Amino acid sequence: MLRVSKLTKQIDHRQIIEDVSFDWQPGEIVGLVGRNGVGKTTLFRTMTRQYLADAGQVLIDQHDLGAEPAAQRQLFFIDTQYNFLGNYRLRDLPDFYALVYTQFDRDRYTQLLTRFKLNGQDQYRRLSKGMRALVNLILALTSNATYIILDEPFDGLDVIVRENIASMVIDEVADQTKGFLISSHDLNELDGLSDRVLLLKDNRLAHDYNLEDVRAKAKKMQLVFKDKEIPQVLKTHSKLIRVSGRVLVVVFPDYTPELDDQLRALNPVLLEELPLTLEDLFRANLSQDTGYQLLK
Ligand SMILES: Nc1ncnc2c1ncn2[C@@H]1O[C@H](COP(=O)(O)OP(=O)(O)OP(=O)(O)O)[C@@H](O)[C@H]1O
Repeated sequence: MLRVSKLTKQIDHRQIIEDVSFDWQPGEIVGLVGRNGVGKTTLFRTMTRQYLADAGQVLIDQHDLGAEPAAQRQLFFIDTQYNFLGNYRLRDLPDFYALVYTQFDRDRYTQLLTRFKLNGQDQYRRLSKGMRALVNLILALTSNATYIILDEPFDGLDVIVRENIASMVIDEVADQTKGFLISSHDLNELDGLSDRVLLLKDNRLAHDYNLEDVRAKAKKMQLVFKDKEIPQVLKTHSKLIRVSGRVLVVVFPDYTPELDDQLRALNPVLLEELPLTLEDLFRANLSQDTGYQLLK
């Protein structure tokens, strides 16, 4: 198990991440979401010791990465903003990675390059964005690290490359020997991929969602009432996602049978359940207020 414990990082006297703690197991695909600039990349850089933490630890099977750098072999991250890969040819990259990841699988690396029609002679910096994303993932998989961090791996990719990456990730976790931590600000990309989503907000880990539990409890509803006044039960128990005329689309984080009775007792003109997406949960949790004042 990888444990992030009370990790804290300031940059230029500004708190970027504060007291972040979570556990991550092989076999899990954990999503990390949060608005632009909230500190997702900073969290990854601090976890991998590119930035030194001001407080807190990262432990892999109880080995502190700060005290035992060799444990870092089990954690993989390519910083997409700052890395040394640009000037090198793809065929040369394993030489560098094998220095750290002594378990690096060179044969599989070559096979995967061939499978995705990537030319070992090409320089990394000459690759398209989608090709780079594929190479990053191939390096991650062939490093044979147990814990793999992917920072916005789908950003700007076409649907085919995206599907290739998603299906490789899913295949890789099937035997429970590897885990992924994937950041994204586009929640549609994580839908169907992650079992669990961490939400970063105001420098902190605001939620650790088990999506199965969340989906079992939350409901998204489309409602229309005769009266223009919004019923109090909605204001108290739901977050407004969208309004179009009299049609309200809301998310109830905890939809109980009692709530259902209360809503039906109001005789809505329309009460219909809609499929709940990760994006709905994200919006419901990140909007500063419920937005009901929009209707006034
Ligand atoms: N090296 C640095 N020097 C100064 N400020 C930094 C540095 N690294 C990060 N920051 C600041 O920390 C904050 C968090 O940045 P970070 O890149 O971690 O966010 P993010 O959640 O990954 O954003 P995005 O989704 O836009 O990639 C930002 O305000 C950023 O300007």
